[in-house]
Amino acid sequence: MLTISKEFHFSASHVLDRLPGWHPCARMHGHNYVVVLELSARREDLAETGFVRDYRELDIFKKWMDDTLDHRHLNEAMGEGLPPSAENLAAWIFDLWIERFPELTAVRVSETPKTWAEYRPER
Ligand SMILES: Nc1nc2c(c(=O)[nH]1)N=C([C@H](O)[C@H](O)COP(=O)(O)OP(=O)(O)OP(=O)(O)O)CN2
Ligand SMILES: [Zn+2]
Repeated sequence: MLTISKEFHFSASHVLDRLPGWHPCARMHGHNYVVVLELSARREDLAETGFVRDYRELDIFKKWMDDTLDHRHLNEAMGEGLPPSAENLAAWIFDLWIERFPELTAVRVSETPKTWAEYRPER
């Protein structure tokens, strides 16, 4: 398999309100999020261009992220009543974008420079 990835950034607040009250993340706070989309293709399925997909085609994801998530409160932006953990955010983004980018194989989300969550469903 050949794999490409591209990194995107946004800032947002959230409350992890299903954590116990003593947990700092049960209070409203914010992160400078990093999201990485990973797309994959078999070598024989590469486009004539030699690309899995042109990175520039991911500009539409950047626009969506800016419109939907940047400087928003994730508890509202994500809806559905799921806690906006890094894990749920990665899975939510994957589910929203797999139809538009069928080569999508994983979404990674970082809330801090030291932490990453990844959603990579089995194929
Ligand atoms: N498995 C998960 N654990 C935690 C998540 C998460 O989404 N998934 N989220 C948080 C907080 O929202 C936030 O990310 C804080 O994380 P933490 O590593 O505690 O950040 P700190 O900067 O406080 O960590 P230091 O170790 O002090 O640098 C918590 N857990
Ligand atoms: Zn947090």
